[in-house]
Amino acid sequence: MQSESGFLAYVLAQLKRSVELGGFPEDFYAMISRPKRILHVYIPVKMDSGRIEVFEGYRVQHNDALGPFKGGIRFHPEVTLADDVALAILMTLKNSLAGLPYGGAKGAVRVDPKRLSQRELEELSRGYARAIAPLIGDLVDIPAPDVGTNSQIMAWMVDEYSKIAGRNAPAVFTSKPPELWGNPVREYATGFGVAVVAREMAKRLWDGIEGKTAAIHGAGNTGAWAAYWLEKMGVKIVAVSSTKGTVYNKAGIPAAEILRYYKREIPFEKIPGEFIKDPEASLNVEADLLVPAAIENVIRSDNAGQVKARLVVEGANGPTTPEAERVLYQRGVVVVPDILANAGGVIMSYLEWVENLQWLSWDEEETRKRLEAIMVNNVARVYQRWQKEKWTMRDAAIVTALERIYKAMKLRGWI
Ligand SMILES: NC(=O)C1=CN([C@@H]2O[C@H](COP(=O)(O)OP(=O)(O)OC[C@H]3O[C@@H](n4cnc5c(N)ncnc54)[C@H](OP(=O)(O)O)[C@@H]3O)[C@@H](O)[C@H]2O)C=CC1
Ligand SMILES: O=C(O)CCC(=O)C(=O)O
Repeated sequence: MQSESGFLAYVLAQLKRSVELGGFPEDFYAMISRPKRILHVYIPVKMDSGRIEVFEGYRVQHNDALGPFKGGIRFHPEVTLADDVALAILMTLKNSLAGLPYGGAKGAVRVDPKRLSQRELEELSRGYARAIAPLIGDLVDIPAPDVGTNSQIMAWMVDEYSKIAGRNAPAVFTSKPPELWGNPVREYATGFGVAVVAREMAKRLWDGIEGKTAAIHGAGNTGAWAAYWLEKMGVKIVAVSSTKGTVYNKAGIPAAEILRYYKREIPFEKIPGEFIKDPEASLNVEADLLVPAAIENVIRSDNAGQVKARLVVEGANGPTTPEAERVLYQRGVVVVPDILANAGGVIMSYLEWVENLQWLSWDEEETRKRLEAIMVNNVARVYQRWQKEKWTMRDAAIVTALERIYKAMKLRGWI
């Protein structure tokens, strides 16, 4: 494995701390800190120019004590193998915490998908699906989208895999379009889950969520849909960021405009409000709630002191560094960790997988209720543990997740 990125080092440091807090044996850390298997692939794509470009990718299968590996696929120009390992570890913890019958995995391709034409993107997606096909399957490893990928990419991948399998194999990828065995809830599930978690926390910490303000860092699938559902709950969105910068509007940014940007119907600068060139400006504006929903390591020791929000709900994976978390903890800012806050996506993926395995479909309303019930229950369990132990919420969530994994590994005789 290549040297630890900051992100992987942070995830491992937190894991070690949680293993110690939970009183688990050191052998458990030795096993849980490393993936079971890493598939390293190179995908040649014939570009529109006629040249062949070769893209590097991975599928990291971290732990399958609780069931098949599960986790998304990231297309990002700076992603490294070490990042992918960190993300796969977080998937194992997230799936365990949510009570899902899954282990954890994550895939990645180092590419800027915005640079590719639709045809090039399709060829890359199909090539990646072919490359990882020998090690995935509906009862083995079930990928889904993450940063830079979406339901269209899942449609290409499930089609490619089905060709190899010689049959329609819907349950091998989740977050597919509703017309191709998907469920309409998956498109907004992660953002919806973030909003439900914010609402449940606001009930416990304040007088509820209605009338509160929020800043959102990231205007993609997670951030845009979190804005939509928070607005429905009576929250005013005062700032939103993308790679282009930040839009600030004290009077409130309509979530519909953020969604229009996410769907590429308007440029970012056309979201109503004051445009600030700094993509990190949303992290430090006056707001009750901050939702980091872009990438990792954005709340760091150098800017944590300027966070004005009293509650941070991590839509992104790994947005807060351990040093920053310490600063926020000392300042009394509550951080709801990624593995709890953004689990709506994978919980909905699980529901879609259950539908696919049985060739049945639930309607949107019924599915959303199932998802919401699981999220509400998860918050209640972690909150209770956090109150009892006086740890950070991340400690409470990770120790709870590790307990289930440890028991499964012990029962299997792995440890
Ligand atoms: N999609 C899902 O179901 C799940 C996603 N997550 C996590 O949520 C986070 C976001 O994922 P997702 O919404 O799917 O990704 P998307 O690709 O849909 O959107 C990412 C957004 O973040 C913005 N962004 C990227 N880098 C920066 C930066 N340096 N500063 C400011 N904004 C930035 C992008 O800007 P621009 O618009 O300019 O490209 C875009 O708006 C990730 O951490 C992911 O792992 C977690 C659980 C499930
Ligand atoms: O839906 C899934 O299976 C994966 C979601 C994901 O990648 C994540 O939660 O980070």
